[in-house]
Amino acid sequence: MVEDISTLYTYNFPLIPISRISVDSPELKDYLYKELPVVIEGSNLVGPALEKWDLGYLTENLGDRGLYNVMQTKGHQMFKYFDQNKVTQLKGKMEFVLEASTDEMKFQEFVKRIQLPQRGRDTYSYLQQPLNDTVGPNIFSDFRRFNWELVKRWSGDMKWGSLTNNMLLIGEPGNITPVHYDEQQNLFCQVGGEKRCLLFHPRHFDKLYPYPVYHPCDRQSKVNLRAPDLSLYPLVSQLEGMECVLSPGDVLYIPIYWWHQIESLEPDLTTSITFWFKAGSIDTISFPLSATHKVAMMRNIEKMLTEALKDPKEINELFCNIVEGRYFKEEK
Ligand SMILES: O=C(O)CCC(=O)C(=O)O
Ligand SMILES: [Fe+2]
Repeated sequence: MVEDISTLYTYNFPLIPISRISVDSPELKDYLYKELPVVIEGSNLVGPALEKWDLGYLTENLGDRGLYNVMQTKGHQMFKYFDQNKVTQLKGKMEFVLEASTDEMKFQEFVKRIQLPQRGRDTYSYLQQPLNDTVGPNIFSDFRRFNWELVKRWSGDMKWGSLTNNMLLIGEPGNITPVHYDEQQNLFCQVGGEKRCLLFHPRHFDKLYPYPVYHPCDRQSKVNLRAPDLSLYPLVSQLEGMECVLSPGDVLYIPIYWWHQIESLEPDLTTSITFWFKAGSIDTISFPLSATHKVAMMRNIEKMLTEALKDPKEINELFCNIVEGRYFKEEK
């Protein structure tokens, strides 16, 4: 347990606590329905993993099977995601620096790397791999005993789309997944160690300066929340967020399009499992549009122009021509 919240990193913007409620609470539906984050206690959603999935058991059962995606960084522990397909598409058209790399390796190779003492090395690793059919009989049997009834009830009641995958995340203490949003609903289950999660409502889109949709770091913020460059990103100073610390057994609902930064706390390795669901179909749209709908709409406009123009330079120019000297935040 994090005994003393004051030992956590202090940010320059306010963070209010995310509510914690019991799995049996009648309020739970309201949070899910209104797409508001909440920590669900006592669900036992991934019970068998909580009981057994320590590093020894996972190595025994995964060690020599299949290949695992492992993100790596050098000299820092910020694991900013990038889309390899977009890197390939943009080759020759645009230069960018990627701060992390991804390697495929056997599980036991990953374990070897993280078992080297952190002091004395400057490379850090973060395993991020969708669970698939290479996992072997024991993990498969644990997986089948997850609380699928509960998952189906919640996702059915909320009319979410299909479950896309369950990602297994194993991180070193100190690792940070920098602030970004996903286009899916997420039931994020903490299995081992503790994670601090910062969340921001989708209306903070402009204050978090996401990369363009064509960029490999689409959906990620350009801002380092721990060292924001306020001359480039002045609106960061107006951010207001929410936070929680997850311990084993907690499930955080991360609503679709909500920004999140996830930090693996000292001193233990962290293990989490995600349940990602596609967005449900929309029966009725109410006006004015919600921040979530506006983000979806902005993405579609960007995608359309990206498909038509292809070249980042042309896309930038066209967007600037639409806006510059014409549209202002405040009416002029
Ligand atoms: O746990 C992490 O480090 C990142 C998880 C995340 O971003 C997600 O589940 O959407
Ligand atoms: Fe995420």
